[in-house]
Amino acid sequence: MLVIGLTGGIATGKSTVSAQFAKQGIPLIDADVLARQVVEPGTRAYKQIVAHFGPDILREDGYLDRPKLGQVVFSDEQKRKKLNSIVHPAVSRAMVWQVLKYWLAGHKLCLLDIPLLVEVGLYKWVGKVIVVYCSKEIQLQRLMARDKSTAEAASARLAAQLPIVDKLKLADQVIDNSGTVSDLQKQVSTSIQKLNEEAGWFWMVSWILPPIGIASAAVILSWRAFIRSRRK
Ligand SMILES: CC(C)(COP(=O)(O)OP(=O)(O)OC[C@H]1O[C@@H](n2cnc3c(N)ncnc32)[C@H](O)[C@@H]1O)[C@@H](O)C(=O)NCCC(=O)NCCS
Ligand SMILES: Nc1ncnc2c1ncn2[C@@H]1O[C@H](COP(=O)(O)OP(=O)(O)OP(=O)(O)O)[C@@H](O)[C@H]1O
Repeated sequence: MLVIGLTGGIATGKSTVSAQFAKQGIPLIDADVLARQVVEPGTRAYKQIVAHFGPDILREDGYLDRPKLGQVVFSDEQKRKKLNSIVHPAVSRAMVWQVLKYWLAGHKLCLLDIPLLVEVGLYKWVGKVIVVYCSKEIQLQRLMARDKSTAEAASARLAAQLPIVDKLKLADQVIDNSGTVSDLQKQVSTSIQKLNEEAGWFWMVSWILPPIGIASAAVILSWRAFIRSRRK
């Protein structure tokens, strides 16, 4: 199975792109969705967050007050690091299980929508990296419009992520989302076609003979690491 990491900056259009992949029947694993599931009341991560940040960040129904917690962590790097250290391992574990499930089901492609793919180093574990890009000005406008947030709050979220130019350096495919949604859809169709061609027929051999799958994944990931080290 070809595992594809989809990333970009906040509000550059990852969800809009991943929705189109899902529409084409390509299994999608969304890190933002998993990051919500792993902090539901009763989970280990939930208990750790409440123990660290206090009950003030809870709503009356016991769920996390996400906007409130967002205000806390996007204005304080140490607190954000603490939250990340609680949530990210739980998200990574959930992701591995989902990838395994899709692989067992015999899928050819699988898309991981991970906003922090580069920041947390998960790009090293995928077969292709797609970066959804738009200019910083458009990104801020779309973020403020979607979240109904102020320029200050939107900029704080933007500042919590690596500049998009650093992510572009690691991209196998770049999707430019500076235009209309219909421009975006055309690029996504081309991208899916290319990925299907690149996955070819070998994924089937890897699926039928798992040792070959594991060996070829190890070779491909090592080769990609080698190429990245040569580019530095
Ligand atoms: C701080 C929280 C509670 C705010 O929740 P809220 O519902 O307002 O935002 P949501 O989770 O939908 O995230 C929206 C976008 O913010 C950006 N973002 C979220 N968390 C982070 C982070 N820790 N660092 C940088 N950017 C982040 C991503 O681009 C994401 O797509 C939440 O984002 C969170 O728990 N973050 C830590 C976990 C995380 O890193 N999630 C991102 C994917 S693993
Ligand atoms: N080409 C476009 N033209 C106009 N609006 C767009 C376009 N693409 C996406 N949007 C809008 O911009 C906002 C951000 O897009 P989207 O939610 O897909 O970004 P995202 O990268 O998934 O964000 P996040 O990092 O928060 O998960 C949404 O309101 C979406 O409808």
